[in-house]
Amino acid sequence: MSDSRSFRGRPKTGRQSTRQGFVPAEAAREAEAAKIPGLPARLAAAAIIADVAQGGHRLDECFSPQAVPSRLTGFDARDVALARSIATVALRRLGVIRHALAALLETGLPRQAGRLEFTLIAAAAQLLFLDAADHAAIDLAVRATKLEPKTSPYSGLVNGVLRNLLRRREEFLELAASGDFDSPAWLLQRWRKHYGEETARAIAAMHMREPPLDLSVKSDPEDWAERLDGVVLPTGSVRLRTHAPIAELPGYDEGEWWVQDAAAALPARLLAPKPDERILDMCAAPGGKTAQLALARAHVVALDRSAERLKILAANLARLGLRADVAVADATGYQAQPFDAILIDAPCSATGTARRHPDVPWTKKPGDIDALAALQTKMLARAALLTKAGGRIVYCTCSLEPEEGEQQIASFLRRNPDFRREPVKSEDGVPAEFVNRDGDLRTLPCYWPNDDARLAGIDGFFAARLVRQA
Ligand SMILES: C[S@@+](CC[C@H](N)C(=O)[O-])C[C@H]1O[C@@H](n2cnc3c(N)ncnc32)[C@H](O)[C@@H]1O
Repeated sequence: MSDSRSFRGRPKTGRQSTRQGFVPAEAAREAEAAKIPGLPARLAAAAIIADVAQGGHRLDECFSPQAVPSRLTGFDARDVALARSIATVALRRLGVIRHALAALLETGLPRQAGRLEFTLIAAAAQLLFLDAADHAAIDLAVRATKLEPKTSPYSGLVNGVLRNLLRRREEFLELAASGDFDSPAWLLQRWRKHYGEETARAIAAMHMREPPLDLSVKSDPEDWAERLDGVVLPTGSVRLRTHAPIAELPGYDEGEWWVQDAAAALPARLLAPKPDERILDMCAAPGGKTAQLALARAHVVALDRSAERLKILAANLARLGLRADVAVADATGYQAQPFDAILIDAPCSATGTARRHPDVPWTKKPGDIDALAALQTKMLARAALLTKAGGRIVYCTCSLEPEEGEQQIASFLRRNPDFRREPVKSEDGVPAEFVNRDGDLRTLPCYWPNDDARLAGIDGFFAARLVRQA
């Protein structure tokens, strides 16, 4: 482990003396932490949980090489993986972990205790849900607490709380199994209202599970399923039983497949792209759906507001040997000759992807849904202007919230009498259970139950197909 490892972003609390002279206290703490195996990964995990739960950052963003602040500078792959697994499970089970800690901290968390809460959360995640050795989880949490001037007075408290957690582990695991704590109440309430009590509970239960890895393959799904130890799903995606590093799997370097949840693969299929059609992919990056359209040999304009994300799209298409024209622009003001077809994979609350992104329930706020729905309305309005007579639009979101799906389309059809809905049919290759009463696609994470937990579930998606009068 190198001394350059960092757990930056902490308050600077002055300078302290070393034999070499004066160095910032933070650097001295980093050097101290780096000497203790396993400690930097735990410190990083706690800092990242705070970045997400307190700072509103996305979890993926925290693990990207461009993360600011970077919590992982100088880490080897093993420590990155450890930090990721602690942070991921801590966020997936944040509700029950906080409940357990509240039960153990009779008078609550001390005020002015800096990141103490997140050190406790990271340690509790290990003790309750990971295979880490109990003594290491507790000992390293205590050491982490001692490193920081703000938290060091509480090292005894941390030790005591975590030992009590261990004693009452079975009780807390039973609570965890009930699934009553791990979704924020406002989201659970919404899902109850829209899908009923039983389905809302089933959705919340799926969010506690690690999702399977789904691939879209260029050709021959049966062959790839066999080679990669997977199964071919009824919709043609390949679902893997393993969670090996993606870039090490056969076919990755050759660009034979890309990672895409089975539900995310359906909207482009509903658009039914044909060779040489001009198609606008309105919110294209990082390019999963663009790849599907390009594979069908359509002329695709891949539009996105984010130049950074379009670079990722370009790299993905290059690996797959596919091409599209890339445009950086705000879709709501985009101007071009009308297209044969438009795919709008609109920015949304992403509550349908909480299995893959356990940060989503804790970073989204009720007001976000209205703000995103307003943006989606503008995108639909712009797409209507950019669609040829007789052309089609597929609008989709990975949200469970009707404001971003069903209600959005109902109001679009009221405002645009020259468009009609083209219902999803069995010929589209979509299972009947995924089609709602209006003929739109609606998947929920609890669909596709499977006795083998590694093969169960699907992201929550909505998609509607709209056709403009000829
Ligand atoms: C759900 S993601 C798209 C995922 C992508 N279609 C895929 O399958 O890989 C939404 C995208 O919309 C982009 N976006 C957000 N607001 C936008 C706007 N006003 N104009 C264009 N793109 C926008 C985001 O940068 C993001 O890449």
